[in-house]
Amino acid sequence: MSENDKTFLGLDLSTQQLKGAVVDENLRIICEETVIFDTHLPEYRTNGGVTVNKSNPHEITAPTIMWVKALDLLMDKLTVASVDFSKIVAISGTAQQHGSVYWQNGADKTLENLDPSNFLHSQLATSFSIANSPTWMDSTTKIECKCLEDAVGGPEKLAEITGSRAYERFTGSQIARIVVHRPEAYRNTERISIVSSFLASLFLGKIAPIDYSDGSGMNLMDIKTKKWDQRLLDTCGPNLADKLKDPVPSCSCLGTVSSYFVERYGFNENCKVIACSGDNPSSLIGMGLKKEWLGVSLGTSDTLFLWVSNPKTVLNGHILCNPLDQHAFMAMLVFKNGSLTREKIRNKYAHQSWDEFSELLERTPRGNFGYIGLHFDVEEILPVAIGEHRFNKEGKKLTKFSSNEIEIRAAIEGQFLTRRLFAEDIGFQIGEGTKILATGGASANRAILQVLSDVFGCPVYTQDIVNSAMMGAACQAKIGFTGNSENISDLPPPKLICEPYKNSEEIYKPMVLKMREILRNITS
Ligand SMILES: O=C(CO)[C@@H](O)[C@H](O)CF
Repeated sequence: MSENDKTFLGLDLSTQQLKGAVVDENLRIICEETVIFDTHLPEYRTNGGVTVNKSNPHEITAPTIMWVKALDLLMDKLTVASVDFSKIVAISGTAQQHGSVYWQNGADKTLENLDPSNFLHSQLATSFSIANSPTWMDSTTKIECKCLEDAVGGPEKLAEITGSRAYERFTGSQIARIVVHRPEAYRNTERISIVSSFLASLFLGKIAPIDYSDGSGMNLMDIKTKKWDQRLLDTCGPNLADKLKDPVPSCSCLGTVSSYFVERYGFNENCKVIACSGDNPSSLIGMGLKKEWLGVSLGTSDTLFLWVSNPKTVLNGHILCNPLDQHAFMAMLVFKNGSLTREKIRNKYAHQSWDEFSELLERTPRGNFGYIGLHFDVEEILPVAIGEHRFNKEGKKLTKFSSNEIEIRAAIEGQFLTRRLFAEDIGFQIGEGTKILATGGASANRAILQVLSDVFGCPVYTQDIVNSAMMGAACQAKIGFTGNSENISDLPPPKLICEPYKNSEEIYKPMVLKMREILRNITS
């Protein structure tokens, strides 16, 4: 195969969709296809790719087999797009973090012996001991979180060991809840994957190990030794180490693609499967994030992250193993109410039109006459709060604002003011040299990026890639294939989109202080 023939396949199994992209040696996208769960797989009746339990809205899951069927559909779409699978030399992927998949006893054998004349979903229909995978949006595990923190001496100690205090969406507390509520299913569970290693398993033809970076999002792994902490495993459930197996370095080669994909789609039998990772670590890779940059992913969740070498213990936010450098880390802040909230605001106050939304947003003055809106449609992570909250300049609670444009700006400024507040609290240096590299669906909206730039007081750049997580997955494939993490210099350089208006700091610095007061009231 000549040099310019080699291609790589990157996949992104996110909350709302499964995306796949074939890229060339220079990471240029040759073909890209998407399966949107709500639209293309309506039989699962998800909303935003998830199912909210009506009797307990804190319980938010996704049908595991839906993700399998989405891969069947995606491979068919790539086939129809005439992708030459024989030229793909490595595959990797990225996925929503923290979600968990429970493989029924015998599933590994089933994966190894798949019939290439049949769909994956028809052969794996009975391979999951828990049919509906807990997702990162779930917040049902307050009790289990307390047990994890108590097991090691409190939230600070847990954060020092695993990079985070206990979080309800993290995999450890989710496993612990299943052990208590579904003991029989847990006993029948041969292996437990997180969503990224589940995705790798489908291509590998056996259950794949968890990588260090996404494994850092489980409240189970010591981020310095890269080993499971036995006290935490024992707190969650019996024989958990056997069900997880050992974690592996991010971007490591797990083996070659299964015969199922060779015979069904014509993959080269030497095509490598590279460890998959979480969407945020992959975004850090796909953005080519440099050390003085702040990455802001405006997706289903809004996530802020940056490369750190000597992290401090943080109680609000996370420290993950760095996906590119085993001696480095990445700091991360996650906010659940991201794009789904922005879409709700657009639908309610801009007649479901982004153009009207942007026009109304640009029509209102920065600072919005002091009005602030907070929309926690699902229980927020930072702060821990739920519901809609509106305030006037004096901090007085209101039930609604006087116009659609004020509603829109209040909601968007409210989102970015909370993000800046928590970023400053964990030591993100917001100042002269700070530059923001924005990604995710909402980074295509210039009006939203201008508010981000004004609130943070720094310039905002984007790359020509809207989906940095998926590009990161393609980079993982290339890095794993070549064994060289320097090998992604071809990524498109950041492009300056907007800079803050001159008096932004005068407007927003006091509003951050006011937001601090508001959050104290709401959370008290
Ligand atoms: O919970 C998160 C990270 O901690 C989210 O960014 C999910 O990964 C989104 F899928």
